[in-house]
Amino acid sequence: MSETQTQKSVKGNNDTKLVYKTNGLNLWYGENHALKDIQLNVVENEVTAIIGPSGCGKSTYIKTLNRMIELIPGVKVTGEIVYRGRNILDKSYPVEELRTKVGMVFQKPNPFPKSIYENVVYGPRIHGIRDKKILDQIVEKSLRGAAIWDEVKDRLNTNAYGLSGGQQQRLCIARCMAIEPDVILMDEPTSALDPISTLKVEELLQELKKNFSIIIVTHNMQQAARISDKTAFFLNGEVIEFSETDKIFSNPSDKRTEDYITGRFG
Ligand SMILES: Nc1ncnc2c1ncn2[C@@H]1O[C@H](COP(=O)(O)OP(=O)(O)OP(=O)(O)O)[C@@H](O)[C@H]1O
Repeated sequence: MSETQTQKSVKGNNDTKLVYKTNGLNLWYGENHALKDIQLNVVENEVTAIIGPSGCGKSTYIKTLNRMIELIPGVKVTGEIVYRGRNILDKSYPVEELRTKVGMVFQKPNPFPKSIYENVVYGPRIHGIRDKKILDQIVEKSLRGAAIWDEVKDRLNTNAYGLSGGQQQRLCIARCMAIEPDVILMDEPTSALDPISTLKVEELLQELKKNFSIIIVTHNMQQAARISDKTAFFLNGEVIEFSETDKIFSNPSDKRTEDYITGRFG
């Protein structure tokens, strides 16, 4: 391989490793300037944690990454969010395509009032998969991937509402995985769960990141420290510090980060 080709392929690899590149992102809810000049890169197969006190813009930021934010009236957004090389804020970017690549898991488990099986096949069916054998395979693979298969394999046709909160959340993760997304966004996915279920979801994230890139909003700093590769500390709509998680928690560069992680405010 020539030197130029080598350089090209190395550059190509670097580019493909970058999932999101947020450039100068600003967002207003009416007059409220909720996100201020955000710069943030998300690398594939990593867990990126977003931490910060209540109202600092964590959920708002994560909702820009799948353009859920545009469902809220009166929102104005400027800047760029480049996902796999394309600016998703460009109106010509098809939002339906984005949603097949970027799944989301919410704070409260939100299964559909249907059977466990139907919850998982919901997305694949929308994408036109009808073959029962293939759907069965997707169900098993997704439930195994979400570490809940053994608990539910004998009751796939029972209502998802009969599961515990922690099981429902893992089912929602399975439902998200069934569409084989590239990225999973999680907005405080364990805040409604007991400690054992939380631990299960945290362990699961370490498995999931082998195949997906994960961006997680959490109020729980110990959780961010345990599970993430990179951490962004948000305050009043700004990214104060974004770095390797170990660095943020052991040797932060900014006094405000240090004050927050040591519990002096928030
Ligand atoms: N739908 C909305 N309409 C108007 N303002 C909003 C809306 N959602 C959030 N905001 C405002 O935007 C700012 C950031 O809110 P956001 O929910 O992103 O913060 P957060 O860091 O996720 O907070 P929390 O940790 O409490 O969930 C806050 O000032 C909030 O009041």
